[in-house]
Amino acid sequence: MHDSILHILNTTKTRIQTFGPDAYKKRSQPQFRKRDFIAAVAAAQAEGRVPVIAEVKPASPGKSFREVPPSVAADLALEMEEAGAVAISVLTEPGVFRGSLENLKEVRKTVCLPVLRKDFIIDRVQLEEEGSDLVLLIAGILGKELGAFVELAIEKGFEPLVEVHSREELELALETDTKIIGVNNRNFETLKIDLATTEELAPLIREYDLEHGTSHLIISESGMNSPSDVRRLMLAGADAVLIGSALMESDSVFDKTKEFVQGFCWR
Ligand SMILES: O=C(O)c1ccccc1NCC(=O)[C@H](O)[C@H](O)COP(=O)(O)O
Repeated sequence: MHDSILHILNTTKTRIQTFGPDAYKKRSQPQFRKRDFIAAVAAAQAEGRVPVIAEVKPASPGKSFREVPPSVAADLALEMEEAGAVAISVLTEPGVFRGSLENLKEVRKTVCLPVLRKDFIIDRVQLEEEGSDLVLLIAGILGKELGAFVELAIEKGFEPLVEVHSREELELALETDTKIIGVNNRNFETLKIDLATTEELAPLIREYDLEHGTSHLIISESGMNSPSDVRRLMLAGADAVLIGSALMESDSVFDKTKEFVQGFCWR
């Protein structure tokens, strides 16, 4: 795993040991009605919009996009919603990505769309934290514990989005009860992007579903810079895409989100 990810995992562990588990409010009852992401994707598809999960991402390893206090996170999310995004992803990792749970709460209060918590979940107590409809669970980090985290996430009222990057991780994901699989085009060893990752893994998910009578929603994540990138991934079998950097780097998040949402007719 790349040094920056190992650093994030270590700091996350230390933060949990320092502040948790007492600091985590028990989430025995979901505090709010979960917004239905799968229905939102279906609605966008029916209307001919490209289902784009737009990400509020202040920074990434070695790159800073912009200062994002909660009020700015809310404004950005509103622009994304008005431009036709299907959901908002909010980075909550406070170190390298400079995200926060405050940003997540403010975004969810402001928009009507489903909200994904994008973080490095390594400990069950993190699933006591409130504020999102979906939660990211990374197969490459959770390994054999993935299934248990998926179960717990569902029990706590979240829709899990299980992220994979390889055939091995996909096998782990398919053994769980997740309905949503994110194929990350970013390699966690090198941080390099290869859109062919989705082209390799999406057909395997479709084959699995056909064989087993199951159904998974496929999200292609990371590395998209233009509508033609998105088109390539939708043609490879993705149901939706997750885009961060290209939106955060643009002068107008509204215009850029709209460019992706209306980029082409893919049906
Ligand atoms: O964004 C990174 O550079 C990164 C590095 C290491 C681990 C995770 C990373 N990103 C998290 C994400 O999953 C992305 O923010 C998301 O998929 C959007 O990607 P992009 O459109 O390339 O910003």
